Amino acid sequence: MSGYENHLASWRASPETFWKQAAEQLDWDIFPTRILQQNDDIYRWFADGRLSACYNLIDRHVDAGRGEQAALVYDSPMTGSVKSYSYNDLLDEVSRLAGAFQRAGVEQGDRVVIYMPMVPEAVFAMLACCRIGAVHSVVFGGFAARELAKRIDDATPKLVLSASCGLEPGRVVAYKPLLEEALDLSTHKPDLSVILQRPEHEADLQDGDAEWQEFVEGAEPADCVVTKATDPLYVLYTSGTTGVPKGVVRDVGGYLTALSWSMKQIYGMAPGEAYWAASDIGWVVGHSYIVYAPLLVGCTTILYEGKPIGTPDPGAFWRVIEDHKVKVLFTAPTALRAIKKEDPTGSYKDKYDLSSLRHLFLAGERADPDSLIWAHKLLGVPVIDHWWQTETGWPAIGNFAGAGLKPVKPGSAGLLVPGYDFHVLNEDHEELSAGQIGDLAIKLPLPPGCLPTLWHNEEGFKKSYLTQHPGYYSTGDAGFIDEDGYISIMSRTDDLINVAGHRLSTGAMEEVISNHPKVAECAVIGVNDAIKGALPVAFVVLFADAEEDAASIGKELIASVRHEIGPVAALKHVIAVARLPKTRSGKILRGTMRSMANGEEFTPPATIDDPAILDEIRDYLSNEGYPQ
Ligand SMILES: CCC(=O)SCCNC(=O)CCNC(=O)[C@H](O)C(C)(C)COP(=O)(O)OP(=O)(O)OC[C@H]1O[C@@H](n2cnc3c(N)ncnc32)[C@H](O)[C@@H]1OP(=O)(O)O
Repeated sequence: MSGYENHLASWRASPETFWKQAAEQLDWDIFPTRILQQNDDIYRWFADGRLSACYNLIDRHVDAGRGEQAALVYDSPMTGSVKSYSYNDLLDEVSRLAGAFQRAGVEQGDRVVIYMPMVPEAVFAMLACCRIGAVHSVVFGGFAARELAKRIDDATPKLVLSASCGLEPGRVVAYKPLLEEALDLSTHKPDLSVILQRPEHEADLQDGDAEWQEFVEGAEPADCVVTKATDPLYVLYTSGTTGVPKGVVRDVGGYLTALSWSMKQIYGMAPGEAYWAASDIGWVVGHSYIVYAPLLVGCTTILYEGKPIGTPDPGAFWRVIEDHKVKVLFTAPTALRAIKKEDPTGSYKDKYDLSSLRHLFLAGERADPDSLIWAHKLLGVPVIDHWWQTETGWPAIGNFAGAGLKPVKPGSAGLLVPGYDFHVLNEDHEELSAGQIGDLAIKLPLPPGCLPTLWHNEEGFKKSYLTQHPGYYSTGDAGFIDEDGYISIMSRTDDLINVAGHRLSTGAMEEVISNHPKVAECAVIGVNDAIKGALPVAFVVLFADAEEDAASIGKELIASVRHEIGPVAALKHVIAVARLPKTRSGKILRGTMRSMANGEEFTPPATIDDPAILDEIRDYLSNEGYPQ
C-alpha cells in the first residue's frame, strides 16, 4: 500500500484514532479525551482540549530554537520593497499588537474586523487576535463599503483595523473613505478604527480613529491566552446565494490539527522551507496557507503584494520563487492563464533559477487541462489541481506530495482526502455509480478544520448545508467520481459563480441591479471566460419609458455593482432584453441562458412558458458576440 492508501485505511478504520494521532502534532495545554462529540447533526472535534493557537504558530518555534529563521517574507513589487521577519520578530510584533488590543479593551471572544491590503501588519493583526483569543474577521479589500458594512453588522466587532490605502496596478485604492461609508451604513458601530498610514496615500484621521503606530506605542506585550479547542478562531464571510454573506466559523483545535496534517501529507512541506500561496489574506487560501499552516509547521511564508502579470511582467512569479527559494507555490488557474496569455512560450521563466520548486498546486476554480499541462511542461514539476472551499478550510480533494504522489489526471481535482467521505447523489439521495454526474456530498461528520457552524446562525448552517441530503454536507457542486476514485467538479448547483477564483453571488448582483428605478427585472449569469474562468453578464428588462436609454442605464448598472459589491465583481456586460425566459411558475431559466451563452447543448425544460423567448435571447447573445 502507498502512503496515501495507508492513511486512507487508517482513517476508514477509525476516524477518531486517525485524528487523535494527527492532533498529537500540536502543543496542547490539555490534550483532548473527547475526540469527536455529536449532538444531532452538529459535530465538534476535540471538545475538552485546550490550547493556544498563537503558541503553536509562533512561540513554540522560538522555544525550539527557530527564532532567527524567517517566518514571514513580505515581497511587494507594488512598493518595490522586500522585508523579512524572523519568528523572533513575529513574536515581538504580534505580542505588542495583542497587548495594544487588550489595552483598548479587546477580550477573549471579542471580534476584530480586518479590512486591509497585503501588508505584514494585516498578518500581525490576525495573529494578535489569536494570541488573546479574540476572533478576527478579515474582509477582502476588493469588496466595497456595503459588503464591509454587512460583515461589520454580522460580526459586531469591537475594533476595525484598516490601512490608508491598498495598491492595485495603476491605481491607489483609498480604504479610509470606504471604511467611513461602511460605518455610516452599518448599524453596529465599533469602538475604534485603527488605521495603518501608508506613504503612498495618507488618510485623514478623525475622532474614533487611531493611528496604528500610536495605537501600539508603549503597549505591554501580551501572553498567549489558552482557549477551548472548540472556541472560534475566526469568522470568514463567503458569498451566499442571496446578498447576505455567510459567516463561516473556524475553530481552534480541529483547524490547526487539519492544517498540520495537510502541510506534511498533501503539500510535502518540512520546517524551514519556503511556502508561497499567491492569494490574498481576504480569502480562505490566505487564512489557511499564507498565515496559519506555514507558520504552524515552522515554514517561511511569503506575503506577496503584486499580480502574476504587470508587476512588472509575466516573470513576476518566477522571480519570487528564485528570490525566496520557494518549494511549493499555490495559485489559482486564472493566474496561470494570465501568464500564459502574456508569455505563451514561457520565455520569462528562463531568466530565473527555479530549481527550488518541487510542486505547483492549483485551486480556487477548476483547473483547465490546457493550463495545467502548459505549466507542467514549462516548470517540469508536478502540477496538482485540488479542491476545497471556504467552508472546509483545507483541501478535501487533492493529491499527496508528502504521503506519495498519485498520477495526475488533468481535468480531475484528484482523490478524496482522508477525512472527507465523498458521495455522488441524485435528488432522491441515491448513490450514483462511477462516472455519473450528481450532487457532490460529504457524509457526516466532516473532518476537523471544517466549519462547525455559521456565526450565530446554526439554523442557517443546517439549512444551507445539511438539509438537501440528510446525513450529508452538500458542497453545492455537481461532479462525478471515476472508477479509480478520482473526483471531477463540473459546476455549481446554485447561483454562485467563480470569477478569477473569487466566489461571487449572482443573486447579490441581481439585488443591486433590480434596485435601479428603470429596471423591471433582471437575471445575472456566469459566462465562460478564457482568462477569468467566468464573467458575469446581466440581462435586464427595462420599463417601457427607459428602453431608449438602455446604453446609459447599462453603464450606470455596471458602476452600481462596482460601487456596491466591489471591483472583484467584474460586471462589464449588461444586455437589455424585451423579456426573460421563464417556467410557467415564473422561475427565470438562468441555466438555459448560461448554456446558450456558452454554446453548450441544452434541452429547454418542459415547463417553459414561451419557448419563442429563447430565440430572442439567442439573437441578443449573438449580437453581443456570444457564444465566443
Ligand atoms: C480553495 C478555496 C478558495 O477558492 S479561496 C479563493 C481562492 N482565490 C484566489 O486566491 C483568487 C485568485 N485570483 C487572483 O489572485 C487574482 O484574480 C489575480 C489572478 C491575481 C488577477 O488579479 P486582478 O488582475 O486584480 O483581477 P481580479 O479579477 O482579481 O480583480 C478585478 C478588479 O478588482 C480589483 N481588486 C482585486 N483585488 C483587490 C483588492 N484587494 N483591493 C482593491 N481592488 C482589488 C482589481 O484591481 C480589478 O480592478 P479593475 O476592474 O481592473 O479596476
